[in-house]
Amino acid sequence: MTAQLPTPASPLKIGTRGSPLALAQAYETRNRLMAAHDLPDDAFEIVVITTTGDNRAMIDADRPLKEIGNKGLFTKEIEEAMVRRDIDIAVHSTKDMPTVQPAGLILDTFLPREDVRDAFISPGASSIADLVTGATVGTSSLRRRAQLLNRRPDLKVVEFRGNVQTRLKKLADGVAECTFLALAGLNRLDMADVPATAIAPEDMLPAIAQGAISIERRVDDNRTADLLATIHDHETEQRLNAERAFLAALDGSCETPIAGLAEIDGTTLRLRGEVLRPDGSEVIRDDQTCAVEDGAKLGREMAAKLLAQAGQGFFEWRS
Ligand SMILES: NCc1[nH]cc(CCC(=O)O)c1CC(=O)O
Repeated sequence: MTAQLPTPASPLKIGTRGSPLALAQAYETRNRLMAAHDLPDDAFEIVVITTTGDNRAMIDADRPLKEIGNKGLFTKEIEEAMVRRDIDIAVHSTKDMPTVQPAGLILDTFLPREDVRDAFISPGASSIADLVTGATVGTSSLRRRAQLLNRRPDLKVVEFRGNVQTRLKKLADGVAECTFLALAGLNRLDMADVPATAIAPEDMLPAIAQGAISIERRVDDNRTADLLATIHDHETEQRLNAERAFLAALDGSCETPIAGLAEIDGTTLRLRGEVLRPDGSEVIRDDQTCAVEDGAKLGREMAAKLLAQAGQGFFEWRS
């Protein structure tokens, strides 16, 4: 490759939020770039950016996130810094990202996907089925809440916000009998010691893009595009194309419980998708296959089918 490589005198600036998981993902990206281009670590600079979302989330620590604001609040300052050229790339958990990026920015580099499954974490119980009637479950995820209540309407769901460490602390303090975390997060934080049980997608379909790190850059920054091409994972991109087309066509706001997972076997892509009422009283799902290159089309078609099946009223609570 002939592209100009970053140097200690002119480092590639990597923007990230400051949570332990965000930092681990930024360092993973840096390490992959170092290895791919045989560069020293000081050819990169990790730039921690505090977002409006982080600030508000800290002030209103007990308010549900959906009341604090939309997903854009956690990326706004990072994206503004990139437009100003204060940073060159931003590393994200794709599942927290809107399906459309601001003008001038593009999200088209995907690292090889981690484990997509949710994990069940409890000091006492060994599985969802093992929870006693009326047990208290801690989660801030509308999807997990709806999925759980669909299977176990007896459970009591309490708001459980904060980063992985905060949530584990709440569990230890007895605020709830169990909680759920993306296995990918635990793995990236090297927290294999946490007693977590993986939940099969059949039992809890993951969030769209769960376990997938993506990298955002300026559309016209060709030097960075060339650099990133070497760490991009095409199969992850194909899977996310299907999942994110499904999400986009559902017009998924962060208030809509939606789940979806695309998997590839040879030249075939399998897409599973579901939408739920937030109280878990109803779930509509589908499971289809197509040729790998038709994943986005299948995502849109599945969304249209589920929307038609849901009919008027299903999303009305969105107000
Ligand atoms: N919404 C928070 C968030 N965003 C990404 C992850 C985990 C890592 C991933 O899915 O890529 C998590 C934590 C969780 O859901 O447990």
